[in-house]
Amino acid sequence: MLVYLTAECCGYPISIFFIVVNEFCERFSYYGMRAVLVLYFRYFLLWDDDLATSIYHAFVALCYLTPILGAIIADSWLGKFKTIIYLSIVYAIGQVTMAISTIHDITDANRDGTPDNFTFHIALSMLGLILIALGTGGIKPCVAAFGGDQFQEHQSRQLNTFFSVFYLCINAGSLLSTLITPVLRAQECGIHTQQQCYPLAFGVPAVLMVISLVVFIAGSGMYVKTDPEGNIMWSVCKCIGFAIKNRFRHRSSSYPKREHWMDWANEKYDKLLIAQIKMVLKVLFLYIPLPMFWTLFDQKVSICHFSGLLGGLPDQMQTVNPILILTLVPIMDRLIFPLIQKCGLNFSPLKRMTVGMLFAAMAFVSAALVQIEIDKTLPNFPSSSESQLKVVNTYSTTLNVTISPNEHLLIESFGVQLHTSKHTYSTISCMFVNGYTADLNITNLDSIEPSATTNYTLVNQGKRDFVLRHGEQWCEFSRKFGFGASYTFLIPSTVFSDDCESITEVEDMKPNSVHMALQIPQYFLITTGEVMFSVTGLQFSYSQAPKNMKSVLQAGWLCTNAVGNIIVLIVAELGKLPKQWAEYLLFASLLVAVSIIFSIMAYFYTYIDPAEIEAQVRKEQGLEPEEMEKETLEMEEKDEDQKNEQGVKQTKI
Ligand SMILES: NCCCC[C@H](N)C(=O)NCC(=O)O
Repeated sequence: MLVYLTAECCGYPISIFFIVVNEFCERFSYYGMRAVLVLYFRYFLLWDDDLATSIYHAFVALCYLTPILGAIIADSWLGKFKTIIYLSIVYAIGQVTMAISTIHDITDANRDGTPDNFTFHIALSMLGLILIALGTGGIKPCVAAFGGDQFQEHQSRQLNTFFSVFYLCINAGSLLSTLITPVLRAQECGIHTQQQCYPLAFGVPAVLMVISLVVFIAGSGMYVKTDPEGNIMWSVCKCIGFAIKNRFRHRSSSYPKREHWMDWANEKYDKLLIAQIKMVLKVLFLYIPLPMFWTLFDQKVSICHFSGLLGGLPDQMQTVNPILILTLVPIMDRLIFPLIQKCGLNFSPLKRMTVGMLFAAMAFVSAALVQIEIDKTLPNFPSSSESQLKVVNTYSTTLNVTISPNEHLLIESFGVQLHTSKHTYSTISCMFVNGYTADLNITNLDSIEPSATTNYTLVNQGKRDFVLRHGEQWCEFSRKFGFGASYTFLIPSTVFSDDCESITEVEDMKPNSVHMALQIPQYFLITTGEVMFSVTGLQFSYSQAPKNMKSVLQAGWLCTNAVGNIIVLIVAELGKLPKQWAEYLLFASLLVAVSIIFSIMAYFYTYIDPAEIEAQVRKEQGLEPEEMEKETLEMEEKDEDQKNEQGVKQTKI
């Protein structure tokens, strides 16, 4: 038996230290850049909201599709180590390009603070984003699998812990960068004019990517590196193609059935390759329902982003999620899972993933319940067959208004009857009605003519000051605004003589009375679901893959995320149910249905030890033990030469 003893610390290969630090820096770089990307599109390139979010989503989707490319390069051509290095260089160049594209001074010839040649900045930033997507997606399946490769057979417990620590590093990097880069952007910098400091906000992630690469190269002498076994992906495709063709050629019932359809490749292809393809296909088949989890997960983030369920702090989910991950992963690993095991329950990886999906579904049920509470505080909006009318009485006495022969409204002096405006729940809006006899100027608003109204205007939550002006006359007043509320201010003709005292405030829509704390269960549930689902999925994809296709299966796992993201985009296009809570419940039900299907599929899945199966196939192929030993000895010599070159301590037992 051959065992390699690589440099270890507390039972872990020292090389993984470089890999987790590399992952931390890389995720800092990625999420840091993402945190300011939409702001850059909106306020630097001056794109509208739709274009900015579409390009942002397209970029994210691309980042989850490129792992396939990275996995093919790694498993078929360069090996994981070289692929990570080369694609990290591409990635770092992309980040630097992106940072350069945000320097407004490059094209600001007239020095007015805005770029003069937007085409230049757009072209450079798009080039940067393509390189980043290629780099981040390309190395993603390789880094996790490469980390796994560092462990020996006897370190299976440490291997599982590695994936948890790996996930912790992802979230620590993401948390720090999501907090830091928006602050960097808010600084002012520039050569000719001082502007929002996008170059710093994108430059720091670029530096972190370079550090990530340097750290990875620093560990070079310590890694266990496995070389690719030829163009494995091409062989896999040819083998599958041949099996399908051969099965079709022998479709008549006179031919005896074979145990597995891939066995129809037996005539031409190596049994070992066929066995390996079967292992991969079995896992990929199991992944079919999984995008639904990511659809809900990514929807949750978008919902919090766009409907402002978080009370107007759209980026909160971006930090709450990693904070909870940093807390929940150790609790699960050290407490919950061992406790379940102590109770004699077999909480296998696929069971964990199913429970993870159910937690995500519960998060949506919780969101629906909160939404029902929120809806109770909203006014009744007219249905499609109704309309609403708003009448403002600026006359000095009560007026009787007849709308139709039988309907009468009594409107007090400076009162408002009925309300028609629907607005986003997290915002505060207000409108002014000018009952003064001349034009008025109000802070931050256009001037209003007599008897005219302003549009509803969004204002920030909290206490706000307004100044009303007409020529030399002015008065000042403040009001406190609550989230979700809407107000109309009626300005009487006496406004300047009584120092703004007579301004009447009408609350069109009540402020949000649903406590923020009610949203905590949603975060908790969805993140618990993520820990059970995602960390386990990462481990499972590694453990069930044959040695030469580890990156490919990691890429398959990442693809479930890509498909989930694409479904989010489709759902957004298809429109929404009239009631938000109904939509949440629909998604929750869909995920419960999918988790039931997944649990049935999981029930029929047999966990395998790919190395054992490969050894068995070799044996069946007639590779006698002596031959296998010879083959092993040859491998040992080759590896020993390689390790000696790298200066790694290696012992044969
Ligand atoms: N700013 C939100 C970051 C969420 C990170 C998420 N919890 C995660 O771990 N994603 C996996 C990854 O590889 O990025």
